[in-house]
Amino acid sequence: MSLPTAHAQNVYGSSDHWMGSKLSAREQELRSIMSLNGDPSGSYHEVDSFPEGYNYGDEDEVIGAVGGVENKPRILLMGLRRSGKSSIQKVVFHKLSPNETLFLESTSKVVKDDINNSSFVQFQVWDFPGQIDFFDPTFDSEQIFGSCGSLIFVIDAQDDYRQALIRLHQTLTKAFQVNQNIKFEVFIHKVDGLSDDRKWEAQRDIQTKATCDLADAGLDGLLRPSFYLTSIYDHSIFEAFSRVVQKLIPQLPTLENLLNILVSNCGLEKAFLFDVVSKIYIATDSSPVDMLSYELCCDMIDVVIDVSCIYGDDVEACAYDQQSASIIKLSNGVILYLREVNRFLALVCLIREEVFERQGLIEYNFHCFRESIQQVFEVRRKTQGPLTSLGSYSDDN
Ligand SMILES: Nc1nc2c(ncn2[C@@H]2O[C@H](COP(=O)(O)OP(=O)(O)OP(=O)(O)O)[C@@H](O)[C@H]2O)c(=O)[nH]1
Repeated sequence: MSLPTAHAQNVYGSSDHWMGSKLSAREQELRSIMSLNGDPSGSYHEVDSFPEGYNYGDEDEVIGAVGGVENKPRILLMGLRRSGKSSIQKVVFHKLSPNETLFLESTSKVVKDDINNSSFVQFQVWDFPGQIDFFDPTFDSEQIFGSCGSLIFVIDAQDDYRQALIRLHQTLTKAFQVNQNIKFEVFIHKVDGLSDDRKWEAQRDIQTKATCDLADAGLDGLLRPSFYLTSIYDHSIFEAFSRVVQKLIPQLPTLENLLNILVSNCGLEKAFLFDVVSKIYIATDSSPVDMLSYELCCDMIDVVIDVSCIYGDDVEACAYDQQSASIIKLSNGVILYLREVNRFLALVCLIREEVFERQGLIEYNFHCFRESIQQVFEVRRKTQGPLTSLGSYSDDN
């Protein structure tokens, strides 16, 4: 699946040529990172080879050194019994088929899942039993909410959700008392069984009631949960989890800026930076995400990995490596383009066919992009030391 190798020399000219004329200071800064170590000629090694001196190193090097298990940022999954918490976790992170969740047993104690199986973003997902009692003396809220990054509250939209709303309010207020930095997320879940009208109605209703309850408690403006319509039977759960995880990535604005630059320089329709294992996108450019594009890109990752597993030369080798790249032409004149960024990340873009004729330019800019990503994490690692939570770094480094 690797792309043909080509030489970039003398094709692209100066790095100044990629940019539009009016650049903000921030863009200039990012673009100077993106230029190839200040080489204005744009000449560099083979397009399809890695930058000199580049290696994957160990996992910690790539993401900026992660602390021990207990130091990993926590995402809590809470909600009433049978709302779908364990199913979400198993489908997103353990590739369980949605139909198999029918056989999941009810969770009786907190299940801590360490998500670090070669995933770019490392964190823990804590799946709570539905019948949890905040007033139970054994429930240590300081310990549970204290170093939590995100709290996802799951509401079964197919059920009567009045009880869930009461529990949502209790959970949000309790967690907020302990930790005001938590990102609060509400998944209005199992919407696959609802018509479009009923989906929007459920969202409006739940959002209004939850916001009113918070206003009554004097917390409006202080505590602003985000609401998502989700289902394990389509890509909505991956999309929602992507947005939850993105909020915990301190480098997100930089990644988004780099993607914006890439999109504008190459004339791409859309670009996603994917965590290949989970198919969570950790960043995208600033144009709106439409579900169809996201689904196509997810499917493309599956196709590349599957083809690589089935037809790869070396059975021992990893299905996703430096050579992983793919171009798929769709019948509507759009091209899906996948390139490996590092061993956890892939860039997946949608490009119009006529734009793809300038493939050399795209290759060149992609190389700049890949180098910039490495530099972003390198800088973070050097300046801020080991990561103790996705949003903060330990002071003693
Ligand atoms: N239709 C539909 N059913 C779902 C969805 N997600 C989960 N379910 C079903 O909901 C039921 C309960 O799912 P669980 O994941 O066990 O729920 P839970 O919240 O972990 O339950 P407890 O462990 O008892 O707290 C299962 O039968 C799942 O198949 C969804 O998106 N759509």
